[in-house]
Amino acid sequence: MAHDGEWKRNERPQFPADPASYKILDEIGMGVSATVYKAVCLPKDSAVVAIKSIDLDQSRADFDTLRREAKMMSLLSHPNILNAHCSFTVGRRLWVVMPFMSAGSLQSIVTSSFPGGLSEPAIAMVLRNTLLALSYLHNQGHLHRDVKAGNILMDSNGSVKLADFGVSASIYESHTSQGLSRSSSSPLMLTDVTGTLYWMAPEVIHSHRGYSFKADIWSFGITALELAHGRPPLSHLPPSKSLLMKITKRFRFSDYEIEKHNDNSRKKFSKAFKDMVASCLDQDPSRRPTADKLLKHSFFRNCKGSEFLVRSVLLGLPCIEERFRRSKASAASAVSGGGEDGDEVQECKRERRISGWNFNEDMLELDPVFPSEAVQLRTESGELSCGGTDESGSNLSSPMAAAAAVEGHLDREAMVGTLVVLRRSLEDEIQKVDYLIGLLGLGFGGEETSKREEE
Ligand SMILES: Nc1ncnc2c1ncn2[C@@H]1O[C@H](COP(=O)(O)OP(=O)(O)OP(=O)(O)O)[C@@H](O)[C@H]1O
Repeated sequence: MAHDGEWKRNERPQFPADPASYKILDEIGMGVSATVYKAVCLPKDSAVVAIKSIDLDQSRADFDTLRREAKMMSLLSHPNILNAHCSFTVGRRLWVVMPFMSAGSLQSIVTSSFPGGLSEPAIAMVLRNTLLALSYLHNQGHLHRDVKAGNILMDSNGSVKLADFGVSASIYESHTSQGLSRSSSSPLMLTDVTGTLYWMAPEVIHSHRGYSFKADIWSFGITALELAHGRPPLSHLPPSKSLLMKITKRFRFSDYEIEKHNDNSRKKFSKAFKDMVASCLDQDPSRRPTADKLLKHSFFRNCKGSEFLVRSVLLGLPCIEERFRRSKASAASAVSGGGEDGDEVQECKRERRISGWNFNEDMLELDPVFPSEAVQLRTESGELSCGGTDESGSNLSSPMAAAAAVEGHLDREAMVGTLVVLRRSLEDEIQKVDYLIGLLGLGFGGEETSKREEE
């Protein structure tokens, strides 16, 4: 087994970067490309640690990105941010050794013990701590890019930390010209699509336009709903459809309320909570508040101390090893179809849906769409559409809807007809934009125009 000496030197020195120094005790979590273990560090008096073992062949971030983020994170220091002790490679896996947060993630807590969601005072406490971490990160020029309950960890004393910086990025770094672009509203904007779909801001999905700190604020708003309802909005839909809804229907807090109403399980929330969430879920990133501003929101005014979280959330909670064993067992029975308890199977499917899907551009093209779903994409006139236009007025949804229909094996001839109509409407849009550019006297050179058309 090989380990990476150079990496070792750049990180906190007190924990050995050597797999032989650790004894694995139990499996406590599983993400898309990683398994998390409870372990002890033998030369450190068997101090308990968590080890996240990331499969480098499956990870959405490449090795260099992970290494860069680890270096970057080792420079950050905040009580609400979980820093790794050290990280090193073990064969084709990256081991990230971190403090053991004995209550695990909020996602695991909510799924196992609060399927209907946490109380508002508990949500406020968790979110306030998360905001403190985000405010620090943003002020240091970093985006987290994967804010969700699965990445908010809690310790037995009720302390809350934001973790998992596998896809975080520095807005000030200039190393990835590919992932950064300039725009008029902000000097540097990120353009690579990363994060987890249900929590992803619309502008991240439209990544060619660029996004910045406010993308974390959107995910923060989704996380608030996740803590309040036990799952993120739209997670009952297949990912492809959630994506379509988000970029075409301009998903708002009220949509979620309607969705819950239809479920006959509507939960009452305070005006302050609704207002706070709605401000985070503004489609226009510039209208979303900053983390600093959100901290001053009335929802966070009377936050209780961490003892409150211990009493109201952690008391009676099964240990993390036990919770993981149970969720694994119910996942296995759901897969084999042998589960006897229908609710448990549903719960397990839900869990897998939430934590088991990461968005990337390939997936957008390849995600299987079920025939019934594709049919729903048709309007009454028979054309493929999901509500039409995005902020810029261009019909971005339709090519995806078309792709979805192809996946759903709809009538190919009808599809070709639809695609021809679509093409024509795109040409119209280009003409309109060119006309406006001409009117405003902002003529581009030929090369520039064709580049824009291509985009
Ligand atoms: N430092 C830690 N201490 C205790 N438990 C942890 C720690 N890190 C992770 N876990 C547990 O392991 C689970 C899986 O974590 P992981 O970061 O791999 O996945 P995720 O964030 O849920 O999914 P994704 O792969 O999409 O990031 C978490 O939900 C949490 O319960």
